[in-house]
Amino acid sequence: MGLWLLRHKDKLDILPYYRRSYITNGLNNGKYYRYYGLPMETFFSFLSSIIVFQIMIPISLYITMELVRLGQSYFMIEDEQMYDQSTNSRFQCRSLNINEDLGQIRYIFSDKTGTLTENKMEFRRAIVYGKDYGNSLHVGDDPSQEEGITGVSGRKRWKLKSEITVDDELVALLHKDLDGKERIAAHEFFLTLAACNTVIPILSRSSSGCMGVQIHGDVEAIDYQGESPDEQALVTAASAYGYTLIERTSGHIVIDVNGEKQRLDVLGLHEFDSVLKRMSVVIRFPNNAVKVLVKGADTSMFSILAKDTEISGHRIPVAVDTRQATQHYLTDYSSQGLRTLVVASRDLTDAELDEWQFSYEEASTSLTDRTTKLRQTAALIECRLNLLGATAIEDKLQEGVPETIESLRQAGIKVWVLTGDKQETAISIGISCKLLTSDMQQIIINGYSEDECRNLLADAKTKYGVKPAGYKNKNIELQKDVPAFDLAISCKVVLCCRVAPLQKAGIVDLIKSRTDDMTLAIGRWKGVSGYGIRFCNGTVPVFEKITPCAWALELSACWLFGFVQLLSQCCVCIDVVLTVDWGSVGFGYTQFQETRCSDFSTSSALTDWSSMLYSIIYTSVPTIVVGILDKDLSHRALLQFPKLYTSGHRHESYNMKLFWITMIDTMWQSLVLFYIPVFIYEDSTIDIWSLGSLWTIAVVVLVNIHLAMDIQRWLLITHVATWGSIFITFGCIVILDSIPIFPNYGTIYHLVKSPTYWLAILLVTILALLPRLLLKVIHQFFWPSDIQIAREAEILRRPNHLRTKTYQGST
Ligand SMILES: Nc1ncnc2c1ncn2[C@@H]1O[C@H](COP(=O)(O)OP(=O)(O)OP(=O)(O)O)[C@@H](O)[C@H]1O
Ligand SMILES: [Mg+2]
Repeated sequence: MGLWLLRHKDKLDILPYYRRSYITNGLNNGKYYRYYGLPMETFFSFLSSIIVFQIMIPISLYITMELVRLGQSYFMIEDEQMYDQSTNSRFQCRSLNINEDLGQIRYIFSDKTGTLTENKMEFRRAIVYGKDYGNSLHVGDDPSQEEGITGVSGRKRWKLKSEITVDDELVALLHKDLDGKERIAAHEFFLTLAACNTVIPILSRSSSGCMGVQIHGDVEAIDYQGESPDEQALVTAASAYGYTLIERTSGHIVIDVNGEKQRLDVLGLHEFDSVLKRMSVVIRFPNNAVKVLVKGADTSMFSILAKDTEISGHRIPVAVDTRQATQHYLTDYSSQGLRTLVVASRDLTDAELDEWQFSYEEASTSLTDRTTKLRQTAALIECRLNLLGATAIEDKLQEGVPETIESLRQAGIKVWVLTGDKQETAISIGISCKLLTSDMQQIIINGYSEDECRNLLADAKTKYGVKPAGYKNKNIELQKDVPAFDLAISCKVVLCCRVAPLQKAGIVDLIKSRTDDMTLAIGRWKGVSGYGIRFCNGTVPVFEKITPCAWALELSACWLFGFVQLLSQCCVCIDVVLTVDWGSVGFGYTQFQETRCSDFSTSSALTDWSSMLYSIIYTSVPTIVVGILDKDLSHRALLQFPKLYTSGHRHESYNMKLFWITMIDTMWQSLVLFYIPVFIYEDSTIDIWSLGSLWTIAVVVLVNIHLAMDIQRWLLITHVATWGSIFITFGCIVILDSIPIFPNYGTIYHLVKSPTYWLAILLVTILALLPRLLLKVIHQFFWPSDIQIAREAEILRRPNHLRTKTYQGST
């Protein structure tokens, strides 16, 4: 860089204004000599301007926009250490990058319970010994009501936290003497509901019995706490029917049966197993009888029910009508979207108990393969059970879910629901949340073995003429389960029922491994690492039930809604980035032209101050303001037309074609910007600094009008930033030209006096922006984009909307 070459003047003739500038400034004493930098020198100066304008400014702007947007967004997404209480360990929840990832998501895998539904279980029906009992008498928790406290207990009343409804007939049955099959079944049914769970009762003095004075008899409030909301609902229901769980330790439980406290020894508990889909507890009663009480999914329970029963030493087949009636009600209620559970029990003989106890102790203390050993132990007693009945619980659909599912579908996102629940329940919920619609062709694959499923899938594929999908991994095409997969991918919606958490993870992994599409899984799924989103609308999410490496995602009631809203923000600002790019490319290119035409001289018409102020004030302020405040469309419109998101998938706002068109346009604009002043001042005697000052003001006018052409929402601050930056630039030029020590001293005062200066700016602006304006008008007229149509619809609707309001107001 320290190398300089001295050349003769002859080459300078190509740019007379340069020569004159040197003469005017007296730099070369009228001699036609000047210094030329080596190309390397020029290259570095050009490179530095490119780095500053092309990289630094867009990056800083991008970061600013990101920060502002993150601050406003509905989700807080972060890399975070989560704490898992159940395993007493920490795990990492990976963050999700909203810009890059969320806009690209093509698949959402969702849990049913707690994601589509509220996860607030309400006990609806009890099917006891084949007979269905519903709701008639309402028992709530209003302390002012006598009935508000479970009224079935004789001496003691328990105030429950949640509302419950009980059936008179069933209550009457429970008050009969413990005699007859139906009565005994009802007794054991509620005992099982109260005992076979992991719910912990928390007792506290009720407000109606405050200050230690027992106003309404002996009233205490109970709050049932536990992992499973289903179990909480069941225990609460049992209490409403007079079977109140009031104490639980690892060794015993205390149940208040119609006012009579019964202490039962818990010999062992097989916790709920999501693979077996059932759980059991072994109880020793005060009369020394030992029973196993079991509850679980119908599919897992019916297969372990007794086929015959022993009466007076003879084995007699079990009457099938109770079972058939129960099954009938189960299908009926699950088709209504209720979550059903089957309840059964059995007396254990001493020999069975001994065998089980031995195995249980060994399995519980085993350090290896504990789960399998416990499963084998459970199988010893979870067999030949007597059916007691079933329960049906309602888990209401979350508000806004149908609309959101519809929006996501229109946005081109495939929603798959993976649930552990029964097929009928899942289909019913699927229909009520509009995941499944009447215009869809339903394919039900319901097989009991791998081969059966594979055959059913292959048949369906042939029947519906599904074409093979292109996989990212070509080896996959050779695998035998490909027909099934092809089918799943071609479906609009996939609903998987009775899947265990690990299988859910497997389904997600399958899609991830076979397509390039970005996926998002929502729910508490064990065994998969992945993205986590945390909802932060003021509520503190509860993460304690999430297992390590789970898809850690806690959702509030309107997560899907929030998600769509978040997506809507992804469309904004692309234009702005393009404009910034333009500004930097344009200015950089003008500098490059200038450097090139001056035969790679290191002298510049633009002062260091102009270059610096250009990036800091002249153009970045309006772009940042517009970037933050301007919106393509209102949230309302984006929510109304979720199809607009597919423009993001198609990269409508920023693609290669658009990039090159913008680049060509940029070239054109910078050529106009550079040559128009040069031609206009061809034969004049103005110096290089005057030309530089003209370029500076012209480029700022250009960038701002260019930006203004894309602004959709004009606010006062947008006006101030856009037009204000032109005035500020002018003001800065005036100030810089008033400082005597600068070489450009006084130039602007001469320039503004001549109309040529103003005409030059006008001409540059018109000529530079004309192609862009024409292209924009033609494109918008003949090939309007979805976003533009929605925007126009929104503008057109506004007066109508106001009219409708007035009309409504007057009626
Ligand atoms: N605590 C429990 N005791 C006995 N059986 C249970 C218990 N919890 C669930 N089940 C049975 O096991 C099935 C599977 O449970 P799982 O938690 O995997 O799925 P889910 O809660 O029904 O649905 P989702 O996958 O949407 O959460 C349930 O449908 C139910 O029949
Ligand atoms: Mg569940």
